[in-house]
Amino acid sequence: MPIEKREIIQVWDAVKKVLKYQLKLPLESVTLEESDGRYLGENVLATHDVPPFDRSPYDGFAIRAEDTAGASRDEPVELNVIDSIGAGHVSEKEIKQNEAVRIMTGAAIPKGANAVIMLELVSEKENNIISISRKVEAGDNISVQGEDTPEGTTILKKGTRIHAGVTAVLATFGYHTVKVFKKPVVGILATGTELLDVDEDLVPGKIRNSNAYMIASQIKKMGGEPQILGKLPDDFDETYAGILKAMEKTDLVITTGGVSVGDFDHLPAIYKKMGADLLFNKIAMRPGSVTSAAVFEGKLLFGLSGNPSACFVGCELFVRPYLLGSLNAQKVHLGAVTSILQKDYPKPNPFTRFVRGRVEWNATAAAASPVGLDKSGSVSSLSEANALIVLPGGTRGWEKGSQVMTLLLDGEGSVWPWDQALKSRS
Ligand SMILES: Nc1nc2c(c(=O)[nH]1)N[C@H]1C(S)=C(S)[C@@H](COP(=O)(O)OP(=O)(O)OC[C@H]3O[C@@H](n4cnc5c(N)ncnc54)[C@H](O)[C@@H]3O)O[C@H]1N2
Ligand code: MOO
Repeated sequence: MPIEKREIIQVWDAVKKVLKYQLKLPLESVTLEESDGRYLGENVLATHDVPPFDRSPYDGFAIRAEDTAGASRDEPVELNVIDSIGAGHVSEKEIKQNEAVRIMTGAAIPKGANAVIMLELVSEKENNIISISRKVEAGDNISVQGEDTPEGTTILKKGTRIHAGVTAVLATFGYHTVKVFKKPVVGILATGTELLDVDEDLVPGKIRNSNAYMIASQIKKMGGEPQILGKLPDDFDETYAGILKAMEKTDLVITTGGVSVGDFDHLPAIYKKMGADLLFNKIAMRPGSVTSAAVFEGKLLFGLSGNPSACFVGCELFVRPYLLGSLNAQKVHLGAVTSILQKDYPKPNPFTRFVRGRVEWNATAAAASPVGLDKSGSVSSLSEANALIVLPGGTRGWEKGSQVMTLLLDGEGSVWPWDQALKSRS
């Protein structure tokens, strides 16, 4: 059969096509303990001031600053301690001239006081008398009500990913349950007659299905709920039926394998038979040039390469922004840092390459080194990589010492100006 010519598109153009679509995800309530890694479904308001009352940030004495106006080492002032309070208590006494209240960190400032002096700076005498030998200014050492967050502030935006710091804020304001977007359910189908389950013994010609587990892990990190739906042999009808069934019960289906031009690469013809709208099936990138996407009844269907590294990259570059965009996340792409390439990369580069690599930080710069076997069928490099080194296309290779963009697989980085970075050098 003659091979149909595919229209090749640039990476950023493919990303833009994906970004036009978003899942409409319902909201659900989860407890604070269950909310880690979820995405907020609505803005969160500060329900009160924080701190909710003026409080002491130190163990010390609450005083009237004006009583220390003339204090010096030679002429200390003496104050009468009328009460002692710890955090959680409120003094019923009001401080008058030349009086003080012993106060612990976190306790409410008593009436009449306008400053706190730390314990270490005070000498304590008998009969509840303290001596202060320095001038204290009004307002010293007082954490003022609302200085951290005033009531009514939008403290967290819809789409915020919940992590330890966000949890601290939610707990502070009494949100013991929180509204989050329901996790998008992502069906994963591995195609290929050569595939064995992970627990099966190797037999000649066969390999284990590693892609499904890899994708499931990637999806979890992107806020989705993966469902490994098994594997399909290279049979048109079985694959066609398998995909339709998977699309019915999930928000998004990802297949791996069968998207190239081989005799058993049925995916392109299956899209056609389904009547799905093809978004792309050839991208100017390596690995992952065969990465495909189509829309079927309003849902996206990603056809990732069977080659593990190509599959991994396709998932990070195109599935990630779709899922995270649907979750209203503020950052939908991998974060980027500029790094210095540590080795020559001599291969000619007709297409932009996303090379598995490691970024290490030294005192002044990030250093990027390719890792492992640089073939799209290789799997070992994936376990070592913490970044994808971006080598824009149209070159004969890249020299050690070149400044390159690297996409971080862990950690935030900055938002990469994708289009500029790619266009300027390709
Ligand atoms: N004549 C051409 N041949 C190929 C082209 C081309 O343009 N012309 N493109 C090559 C490129 S680039 C890639 S990438 C691959 C893509 O192939 P497919 O995505 O159709 O994937 P398969 O052929 O089904 O498998 C490729 C490779 O990956 C292994 N595989 C498949 N599924 C899994 C899995 N779940 N876990 C682990 N490994 C898997 C499979 O056994 C193959 O070795 O096509 C090139 N060929
Ligand atoms: O384009 Mo294929 O995905 O890597 O080698």
